[in-house]
Amino acid sequence: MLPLLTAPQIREADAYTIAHEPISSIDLMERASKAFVSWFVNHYQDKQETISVYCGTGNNGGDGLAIARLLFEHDYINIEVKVARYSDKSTTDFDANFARLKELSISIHELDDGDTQPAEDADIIIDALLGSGLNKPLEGNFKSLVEYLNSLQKNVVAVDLPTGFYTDGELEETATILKADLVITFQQPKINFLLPESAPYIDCWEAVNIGLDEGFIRSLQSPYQMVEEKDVRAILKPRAKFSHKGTYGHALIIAGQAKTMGAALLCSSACVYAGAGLTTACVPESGLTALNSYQAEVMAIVRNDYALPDLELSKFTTIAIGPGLGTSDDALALLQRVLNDYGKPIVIDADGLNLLAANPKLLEQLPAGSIITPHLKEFDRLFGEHKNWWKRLQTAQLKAGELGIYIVLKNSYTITATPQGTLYFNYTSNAAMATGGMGDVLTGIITAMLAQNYTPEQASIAGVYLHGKAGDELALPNRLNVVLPGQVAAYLPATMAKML
Ligand SMILES: NC(=O)C1=CN([C@@H]2O[C@H](COP(=O)(O)OP(=O)(O)OC[C@H]3O[C@@H](n4cnc5c(N)ncnc54)[C@H](O)[C@@H]3O)[C@@H](O)[C@H]2O)[C@@H](O)CC1
Ligand SMILES: Nc1ncnc2c1ncn2[C@@H]1O[C@H](COP(=O)(O)OP(=O)(O)O)[C@@H](O)[C@H]1O
Ligand SMILES: [K+]
Repeated sequence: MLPLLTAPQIREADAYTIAHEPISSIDLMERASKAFVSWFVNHYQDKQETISVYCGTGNNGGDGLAIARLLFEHDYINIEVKVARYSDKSTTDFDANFARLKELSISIHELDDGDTQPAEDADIIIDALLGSGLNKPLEGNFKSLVEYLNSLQKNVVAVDLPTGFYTDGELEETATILKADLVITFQQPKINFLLPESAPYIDCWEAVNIGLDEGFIRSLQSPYQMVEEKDVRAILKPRAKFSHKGTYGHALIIAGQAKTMGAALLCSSACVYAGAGLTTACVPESGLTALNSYQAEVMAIVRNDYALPDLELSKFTTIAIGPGLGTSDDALALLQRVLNDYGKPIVIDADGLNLLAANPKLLEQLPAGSIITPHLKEFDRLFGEHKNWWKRLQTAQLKAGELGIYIVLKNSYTITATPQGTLYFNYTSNAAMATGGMGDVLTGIITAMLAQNYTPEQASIAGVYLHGKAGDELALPNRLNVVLPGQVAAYLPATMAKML
């Protein structure tokens, strides 16, 4: 896991590295600036382009000055530096880099109080005004300057963070923030890059290693963790030679109604492909032929009027309920029966979640360690409207703890909140996967993982990762615009094999 750091923790990691590597802070700044420039020169190869580097007078500005010098040394000849000297304060490393820059023939233009609309004809703007030191929303000179720069609609490359953007915490909708085409950020992505509210300000980001102390970063107790491939490799166990179908559990999937049988088919198919030993789907009679022809491996329990046949729920290793189920009284009765009679962790998705939202008392009856997989709307139906994703994250953390469950909050970076208060961010998956039924496949995968005796935490982390990874392996190399949920399900065995 890669701990994602808050702004104060980033400062701690900087300070620790400076003290223990040891390295002077100006040399760390130089290393960061070099990392920025290495990335930049590979992607902006036209050395004639005019570049305007906007610098504040803190360490982000210090980086900007060093970057301007290093680009000049790389033969970028049309560089101008604009220093926003809106206060008398400047950091020591800014001052040192300012002195170094003055020795070169780079034009430096100072912006004083009120000077917020400088003439600008550069092709590229490098934003080194403010970085992780931001401690209040932009106002006054900085606000006017950023509004002006936004109005120019130039190609903006931000150093570490776009000016006005918070590393963590709430991004107010009304805040003034510089819009960046690209952010080259130091060491690791900032937590807010992974939330949808960053979309208006950040087109694309790239994290460059600046050699902060990894051991120290990993020792910080951050509740925000990025799941890495090696974590999933450590979870997945190869299938044993003398195993049989009984080794890999028996999943029951209660899903589907006449209009939405596809959800039941996709979910149970994904459960089969993700390795459950046996999968039984509980579907209405009208869906039986479809089930048998879509996925012959899935067994069926036919239900009439939503009454579960008289069978032992306890014989199933796990149960998923919800995809395409509908929200009728009969569907509610089915959910209630599962909650009353089955004590082991279950997976609830889609209409199962809508039923919980309409009957919130049922939330308290969820077996400990159960997994719910809401998308944004289902989440807000369950736990109330949220103004932004930062707030949604805090609620997910709180509710997972209160209810003793795992909340898989689906998103382009899906977040799993655990009962212990950790928030696991997943980076696999892509926009080609934004098609109806994709969530049903995820539910099938997580259910299969539970059936195979992975813990709910392992099932959520690995299930979400594999779902996205299969989608990436299908869509990205083939440049597919869309991948279908059924394709993702069928591709899972190949993706999983590569992870063992
Ligand atoms: N040794 C280090 O700590 C390193 C720092 N680095 C750079 O340093 C940056 C952080 O530098 P600083 O902590 O100096 O902070 P910034 O350069 O982000 O900001 C400078 C100062 O501006 C003031 N400020 C904050 N919010 C403001 C607002 N809304 N309006 C006006 N002024 C405001 C604060 O007093 C702040 O300290 C990082 O983003 C990164 O670019 C890198 O050089 C890597 C090493
Ligand atoms: N733009 C995207 N980028 C990455 N992943 C996506 C994107 N759009 C959808 N997904 C993934 O696809 C799934 C969609 O789930 P959901 O909205 O429940 O679909 P459905 O209800 O139609 O089955 C989630 O796992 C989500 O993470
Ligand atoms: K910046």
